Amino acid sequence: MEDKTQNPQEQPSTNITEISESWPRRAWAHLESVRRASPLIQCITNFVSMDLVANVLLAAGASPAMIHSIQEIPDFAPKTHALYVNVGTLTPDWLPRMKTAGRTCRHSLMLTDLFQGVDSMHDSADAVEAAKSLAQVTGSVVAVSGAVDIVTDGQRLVGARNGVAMLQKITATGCSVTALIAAFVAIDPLRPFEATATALSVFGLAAEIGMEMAKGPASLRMHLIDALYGLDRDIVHRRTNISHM
Ligand SMILES: Nc1ncnc2c1ncn2[C@@H]1O[C@H](COP(=O)(O)OP(=O)(O)O)[C@@H](O)[C@H]1O
Ligand SMILES: Cc1ncsc1CCOP(=O)(O)O
Ligand SMILES: [Mg+2]
Repeated sequence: MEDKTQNPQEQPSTNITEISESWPRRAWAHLESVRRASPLIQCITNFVSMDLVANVLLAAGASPAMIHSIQEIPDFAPKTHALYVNVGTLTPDWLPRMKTAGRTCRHSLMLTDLFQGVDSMHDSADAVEAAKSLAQVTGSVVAVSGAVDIVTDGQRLVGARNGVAMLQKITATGCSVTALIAAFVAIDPLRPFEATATALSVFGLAAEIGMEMAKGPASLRMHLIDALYGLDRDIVHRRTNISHM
């Protein structure tokens, strides 16, 4: 995730004047800000994930826009607070749309782009060194999801340990948590590393709570959305699990 934000005045009003150093407090501040500011997130995402991505963003308090028409993008992209690009069902005709959206954002609001791929069979820990190198070479924040989600800016490295294994049995959870990262970065654009870690943790925490009521993947999908919508400060403060690695 490359942070291209230059002008914080262009971001939605968030009222994050000071965020405590504690990860749980930071996670709650981010979620509360998303609910308050309702950032507009443009999603150019794969066909499989459109529904869940939009519903996860709505449940978190953000405003999703699944805009991918080449005719609409030049007018629409400058109005958004973050652009989320997902290459899960990429075909050549989608590339100009993604590039136009990225270019439009870069020249207007200096937004944040997020890119995400499809299911991996590897442990996220295997990717630590590659993630660090990628972050250093690109000057970006890189996240790798898994049982422990790792986040690095090339120097710092944290693990977000919330979540349940059943998430792997619901398609588009990786896509959805990445869109949630876009919403969190949109309301704290100067701290994409922190916003990425807290978004991963908040999503995982919603899954943990949803799992208490779920009977399998289909009901977890439903309860995850409900739990994300209903997360309160007490739960986020008590159960956010992010630590340095
Ligand atoms: N074994 C696991 N235990 C807990 N959470 C997990 C586990 N595997 C994946 N997750 C969570 O599921 C979500 C989707 O991640 P992942 O399945 O790695 O994405 P993708 O579907 O893109 O491969 C993330 O929030 C991640 O933390
Ligand atoms: C099944 C599938 N095939 C192409 S994109 C996609 C969705 C993958 O979503 P996620 O990586 O979030 O599980
Ligand atoms: Mg998946």
